[in-house]
Amino acid sequence: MASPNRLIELSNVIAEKTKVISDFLASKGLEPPSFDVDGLADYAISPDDKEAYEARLELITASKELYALAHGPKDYIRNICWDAMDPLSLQAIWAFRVPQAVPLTGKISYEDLAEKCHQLSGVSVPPFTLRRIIRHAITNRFFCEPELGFVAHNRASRVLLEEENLDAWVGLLCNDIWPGFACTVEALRRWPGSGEPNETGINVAYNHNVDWFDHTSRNDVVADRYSKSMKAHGGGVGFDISHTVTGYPWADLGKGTVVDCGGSAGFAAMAIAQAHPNLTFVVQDQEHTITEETKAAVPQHLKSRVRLEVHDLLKPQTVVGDVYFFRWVFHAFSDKYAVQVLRSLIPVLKKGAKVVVNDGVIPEPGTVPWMNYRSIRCMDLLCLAVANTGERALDDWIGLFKMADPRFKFLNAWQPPKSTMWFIEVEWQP
Ligand SMILES: C[S@@+](CC[C@H](N)C(=O)[O-])C[C@H]1O[C@@H](n2cnc3c(N)ncnc32)[C@H](O)[C@@H]1O
Repeated sequence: MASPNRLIELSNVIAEKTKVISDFLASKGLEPPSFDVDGLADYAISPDDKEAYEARLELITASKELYALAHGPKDYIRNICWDAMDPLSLQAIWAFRVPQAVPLTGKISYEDLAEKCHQLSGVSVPPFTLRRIIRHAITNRFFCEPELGFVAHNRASRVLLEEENLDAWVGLLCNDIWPGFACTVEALRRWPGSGEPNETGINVAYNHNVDWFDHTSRNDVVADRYSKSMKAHGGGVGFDISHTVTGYPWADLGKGTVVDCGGSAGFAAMAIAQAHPNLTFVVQDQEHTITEETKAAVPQHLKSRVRLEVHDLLKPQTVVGDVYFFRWVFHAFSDKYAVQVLRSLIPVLKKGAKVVVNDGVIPEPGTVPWMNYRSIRCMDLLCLAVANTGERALDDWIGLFKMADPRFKFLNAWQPPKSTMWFIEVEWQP
């Protein structure tokens, strides 16, 4: 139970952690981030700056709790339901290209903005409606109204203008997937306990029976948005590809062959190949991902060691490798299909071949900072809504391999320093 002094405790934590962060930034001659249009969009604090980095996570945890407690439970419930409007105004400003329509310097009237949005998005939104949407977005700190009736950028809306991958992330979540979130409970009612990828909120929302990857591949624009969104999500500190490169003893494989299963356009394989000149990679993904264009994008100096090919992970594997690497792939498969993916490897597995998973592991509640725990819980629900899958705790991962075949022997699992994702290493011991 919260102590009566919890408000004071939290405000003390907040004061203390804010000071740690401010002192750190001041010592480096840096400004804190700001929503001013020319402010910093991000903290210049890396996980290497341990004290300041942890202080920031603790500040976020404490301020979220303080925010909730300052409401009190009743008001908090009333307000959290109002949060359902957040993706609505965000989807609208994204869809009507408002960040692109507002000038980067100066301001624009709602009337002129409506006209500009019409030109850019093809959608005619009356100035009155656009004003309602933007004034809601302003409550979420997107844009500002420096003079009544005029809109200007702030730092957050400017990010949407300038950062293509984050703009795609907003579009994917608020436009493409959001209808699926709203229909997930209906999907759970319709198909209780289903692990099928085509019995989800997305299927209810879009009224079709294909899985998420078919759904995205049918529309080049959505497929492109999905791929950019993966980069935006992977752009978070803990998801940096450097953790994948340095977090596993790749050098121990000598002149080995790594099959990067579901490796997208090969950016992880290329990053590892760059650091380990003895390794060869075969990147496998679906037809719409492995195109002539993505193949041509492999830099000349890596072409002899990084080959991209179309392969359906649910079909028998054909490449004999030393390591079958799955980075951030299994949460697209419910246990039923994840087991099928693993069993599909068996025909080509030589004794001692490894399966290496680089993915999320749900931590025990209370063992990681709130922001990190929340992020994996959000991803878990996203997976439920789009694919009837989810994130896995360590026991779930170990159980998955056992379920696939007892000859998959669990070796080790670890979370490299500063990485959000874990490595799980399994060996084929027939
Ligand atoms: C979340 S992405 C991860 C991509 C990449 N490994 C990374 O680290 O960012 C999952 C990938 O699995 C691929 N995928 C899903 N189902 C597949 C299947 N049946 N066969 C091959 N690839 C598949 C998707 O196309 C996508 O590129």
